[in-house]
Amino acid sequence: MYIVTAEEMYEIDRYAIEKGGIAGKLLMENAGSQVAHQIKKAYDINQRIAIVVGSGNNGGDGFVIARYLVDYGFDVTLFQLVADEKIKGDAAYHKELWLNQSDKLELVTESNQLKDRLIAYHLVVDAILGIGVSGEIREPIRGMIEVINQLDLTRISVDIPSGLPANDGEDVDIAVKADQTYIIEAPKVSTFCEPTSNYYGNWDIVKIGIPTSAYLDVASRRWRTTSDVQASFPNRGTYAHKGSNGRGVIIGAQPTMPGSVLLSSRAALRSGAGLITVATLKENISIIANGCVEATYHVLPNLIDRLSDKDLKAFDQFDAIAVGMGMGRAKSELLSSLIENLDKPVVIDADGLYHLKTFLDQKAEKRANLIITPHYGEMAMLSNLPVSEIKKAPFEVSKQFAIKHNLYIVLKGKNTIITTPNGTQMVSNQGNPGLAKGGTGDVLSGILLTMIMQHPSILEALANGSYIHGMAADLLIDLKQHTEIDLLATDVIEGLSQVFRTLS
Ligand SMILES: NC(=O)C1=CN([C@@H]2O[C@H](COP(=O)(O)OP(=O)(O)OC[C@H]3O[C@@H](n4cnc5c(N)ncnc54)[C@H](O)[C@@H]3O)[C@@H](O)[C@H]2O)[C@H](O)CC1
Ligand SMILES: [K+]
Repeated sequence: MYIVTAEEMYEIDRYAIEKGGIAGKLLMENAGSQVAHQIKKAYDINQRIAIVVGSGNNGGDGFVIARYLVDYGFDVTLFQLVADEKIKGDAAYHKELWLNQSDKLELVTESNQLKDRLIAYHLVVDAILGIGVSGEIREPIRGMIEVINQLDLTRISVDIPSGLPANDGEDVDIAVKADQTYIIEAPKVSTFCEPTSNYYGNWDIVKIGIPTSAYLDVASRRWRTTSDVQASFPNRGTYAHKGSNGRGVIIGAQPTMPGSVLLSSRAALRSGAGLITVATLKENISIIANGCVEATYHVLPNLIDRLSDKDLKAFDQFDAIAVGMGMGRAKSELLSSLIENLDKPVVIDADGLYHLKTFLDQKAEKRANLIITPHYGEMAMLSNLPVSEIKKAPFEVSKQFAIKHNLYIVLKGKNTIITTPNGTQMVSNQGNPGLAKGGTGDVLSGILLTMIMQHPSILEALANGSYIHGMAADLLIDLKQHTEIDLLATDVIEGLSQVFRTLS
C-alpha cells in the first residue's frame, strides 16, 4: 500500500484519468459508493445522518455518499456549506444526481445555523475539505469545523479530516477530530505523523479503481501490510543448518547493563538466527549465559579501544553485526574501527548511536551497510534538530538524513518509518504503548539482525523485523496474555512464535 502526499495523489489521479481513461466522475462515484458501503456495514440503520459538503471534489464524494445511504434506507440530510456557484465540475454532476433522487439539501452558510441543525443528528459525514486544503482555514468553514468538533456526534471524515494537511511538515490550524476516516485509495503522509495521525481516528482505505501502475513512478513510500510481510518472509530451507540461517555477532554491554545484549541475543535467536555470538566483557558472560544458553561468546578487553586485528578477523566470520546496546557513552573508538575495517551490515542502536555521531560527518571510508535504529530523541541528537521538528516531518527528516549519510534508518515510534540510503521509505504501524519500556529497543535490534541475515533486501528485512516486533506485542494484548501495563521486553521475545505462526 503506497503512502502519498497531496501532490502525488493529484498526479496519480491525473494518470488514472488521462492514461487509464477512468473518468473523474467515475472515480468520484467509486469513492462515494465505497465509503457509503463501509458506513452501512459499520453503523446502525436508525442513525440520522447529516452529510456536510464543501466546494471541492471532497464535497462531490459527499453527494455520492448521500445517494447510496438513502438507498440503503438511512435517514440522510445533505448540508451544503458553500454557495451553489462554488459547486463545479464532477461535484456539480453528482449534486444533480442527488437532487434527481431527493430534495433533502439545505444551504447553510453560518456556523450557528449549522449548530442548530446538527443537534438533531447522530452522525455527521465530513465531506467539506479534502487534500485540496491550503493555508489557514477560512470562515465560514472554520466556524463549521469548530461546531462539528464541539457537538456530541459521531464524526466520519471522507478521505481526510477536513482542515488537516495531507503532507508532513505543515502545522495543523484547525481540523475535524474524526472518530473514523475512510481514506480514498492511499493513506496520506499525515496519517502516520504524530501531530496529525490522531485526527483520523480509526481509519480504513477504500480503493476506487486506480491501477497500481499509476503509483509506480510517483510514490516512494509504502505502508507495510500483513500480506506484504507474508509474501516476503523467508522460508527456511529443509536442509537448513545453523550457518544457513545466519551467524550474527552482538557487541555491547557495560557491566551495569548486561541485560541489553541478553535481550538482543535471545530475540535474534527466537527470530531464527542460526548462531549468535555475544562480544562483551568477561564479567558479563556468566550473567548472559544464564539467560541465553544458546549464545556463544567472544571476550572483549573493553568497549573503548579500537578492535584488535584478532577481534576484526573473528568478526569477519559473521554475516551481520549489531552494536551499541548497553555500551555506555564514554568516548570509544570501537565502532569506528569496526566500520572502517569490515564490510558487513551493521545495526547500530542505543549508545552506539552516540559513538556514531562522533565521526558521522567525517567521510570515513564506510564500506558496510549501516542501519541505525534511533527513537525520536536519538534522531534529534544525530540530526541536531528538536524532537518537535522531527515529529512534524519524520518522513522528510529521515529521507534527507539517510541520503546525506548513505545509511538505513529505522525511526522508531507509534509508526516506525524505515528509510533506505536512496530515500525509499516504508512504514510499519504495528505495536502498542506497552512497548514504551526499557529493553524493547534491544529486542528490536536482535530481530533486525536476524532479518538482515535472512532477507535478500535490507529494506524488506527492516520492514518485516519492525512488523513482527510490533505484532508480537499486539498479539500478546489481543490474546489477553498481557496488558500494556505489564508487557515486558522479554514477553515480546516469547511472543514472537505466535507471530511466526500467523505468517506461515
Ligand atoms: N484521490 C482520488 O483519486 C480521488 C479523490 N477525490 C476527492 O477529491 C478530493 C480533492 O478534491 P479537490 O477539489 O482537489 O480539493 P478539496 O475537495 O479538498 O477542496 C478544496 C476546496 O476547499 C477550499 N479550500 C481550500 N483551502 C481552504 C482553506 N484554507 N479554507 C477554506 N476553504 C479552503 C477551496 O476553495 C477548494 O474549493 C479528495 O480529497 C477526495 O476526497 C475524488 O472524489 C475521487 C478521486
Ligand atoms: K473531509
